[in-house]
Amino acid sequence: MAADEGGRVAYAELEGRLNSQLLQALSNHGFHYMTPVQEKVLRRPVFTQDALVQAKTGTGKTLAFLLPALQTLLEAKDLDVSCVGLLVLAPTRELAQQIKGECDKLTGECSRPLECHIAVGGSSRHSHLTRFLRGKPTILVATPGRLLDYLGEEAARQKLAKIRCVVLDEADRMLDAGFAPALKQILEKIPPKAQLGWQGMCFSATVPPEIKKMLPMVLSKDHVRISTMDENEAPTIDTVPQTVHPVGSVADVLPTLHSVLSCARADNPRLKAVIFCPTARHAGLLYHVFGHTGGAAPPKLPVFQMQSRMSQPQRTRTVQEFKETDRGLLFASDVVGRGMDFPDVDLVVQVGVPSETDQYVHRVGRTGRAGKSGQAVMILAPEEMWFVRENPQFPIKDGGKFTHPKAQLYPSAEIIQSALAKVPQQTKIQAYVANLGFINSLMRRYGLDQAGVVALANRFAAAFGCGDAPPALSPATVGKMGLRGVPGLVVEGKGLVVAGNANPAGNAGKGGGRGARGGRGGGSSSLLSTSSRGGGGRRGGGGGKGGQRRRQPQWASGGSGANGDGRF
Ligand SMILES: Nc1ncnc2c1ncn2[C@@H]1O[C@H](COP(=O)(O)OP(=O)(O)OP(=O)(O)O)[C@@H](O)[C@H]1O
Repeated sequence: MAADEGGRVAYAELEGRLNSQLLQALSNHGFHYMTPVQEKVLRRPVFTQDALVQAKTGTGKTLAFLLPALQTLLEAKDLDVSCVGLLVLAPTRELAQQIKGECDKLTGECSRPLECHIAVGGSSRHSHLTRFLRGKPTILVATPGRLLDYLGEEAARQKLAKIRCVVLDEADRMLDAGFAPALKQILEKIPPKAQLGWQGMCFSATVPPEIKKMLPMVLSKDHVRISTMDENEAPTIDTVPQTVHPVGSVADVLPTLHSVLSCARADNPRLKAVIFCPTARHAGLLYHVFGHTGGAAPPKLPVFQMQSRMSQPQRTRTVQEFKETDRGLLFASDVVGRGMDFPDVDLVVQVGVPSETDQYVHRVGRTGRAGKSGQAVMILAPEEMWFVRENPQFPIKDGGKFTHPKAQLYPSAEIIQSALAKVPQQTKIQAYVANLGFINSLMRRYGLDQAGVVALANRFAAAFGCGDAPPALSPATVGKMGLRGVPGLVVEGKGLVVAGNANPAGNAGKGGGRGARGGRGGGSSSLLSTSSRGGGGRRGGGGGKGGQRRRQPQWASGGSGANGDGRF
């Protein structure tokens, strides 16, 4: 049996079993040996059985589901190429694009033309749908929202009437509460499994127990479970050492990030790193900040951002650029936290905690792919250290305060301060609001009460350089977050909410005059207008700033309002 020195079995071993055109395509693209998950999937006696497959990040799961599915299509005697035979569902547009790219590589040279179409949000519905309806979409890769939208049309439903195989990539995500309702509706609009006998396949690096009860939506009772991992093995990739650097306070997060990136850049001039942030706005802020620091240390590293608030053309362009670049810093939200295959990422940094435990695994998995090495670092404020304590299954080494022989070369605190001063105020305010929402949504995990949430978000606002007071929020935003009357917030038209007085209208007005009512004053920055206000936080004038100063705002202090903080 042909194997490489790592014991990996050659694809040539599948001659006679796997379609020869697929074998040729694999060879043409340099895939000569199977990864363990590919071997486990492809050396089964039958390719057509339902399967739940778990394998670590970056180990080749995409080919592991595409190959058996394409084999089914290529070998079928009665295939109607004008109808969808294979449907792949993925959680993000970029991942769907990437899967289509892999699929095209495999089918590009097949004598039987297999068109792969894509149905994702952010693109022109009309032109894609028209192409889909008029074309021969034997394969469809889709995100659930756009597919559901297509399926509102009878003609589109007809196109899916002969389905043979349904794959959920990032299956645990596709079956979680966010996507399951759309998935359920999709499955109601295609012929039932019982009628057509289509094959179901679910793939992910993480398979939390909760998804078990959702699996019957796509898998038959007698599905096989394939895993390349031992039950007690850490779910993260072995070639990636993981370290946490706890910082002394929220104010130290950005300087430490600067220090970490600058030292990594000093050690490796071709550093390629992904920096994950809790929210899209937070990623946007850090992109701006590091754009003003020379991409960490000079000489410059190119900086990129990737988050859901960008337009789709910008997102698509950035993915392409970051795939192609051999160095640079990508400030990202979880929109690229799963599945994305950026080649040769050396370092993943997580600033703060992920919104879900398993997301940690996927973020770390953006490095150390395809057998390469990598490094993963977390930078956590004291209030965020619960993540490490609560997750001993992750081999995260406590790296203590970040130290490095070259660290003293970079006066990171001053560099960050000066960079923050150049960032538009609106960007900082947006990051603050998003961060408040993020912490609020994880209030229990943080061990905070509402006042504690606000106090912590306010400390972040100070660290983001929001100005002399927390930015003012609209009453609607406060209401949506369920934070009405919570001390420490500044509410437009009402001013600073203080403990024991949930509605202190005019409070900030004493200092801020007209500005307090208009949300402009009191030293507070306002989100009243969507237009950029530049240094909005300071527009309240001397009265506003002075008013807040005299009050000695709670928000930037140690957080006496944060009842839960004592736990950390
Ligand atoms: N047999 C193979 N030989 C060499 N490289 C491979 C092989 N199979 C896949 N790869 C490469 O490995 C990388 C990771 O593959 P892929 O994106 O499918 O991983 P994954 O397991 O789906 O990761 P994730 O869990 O992050 O989604 C890709 O660059 C892919 O081209």
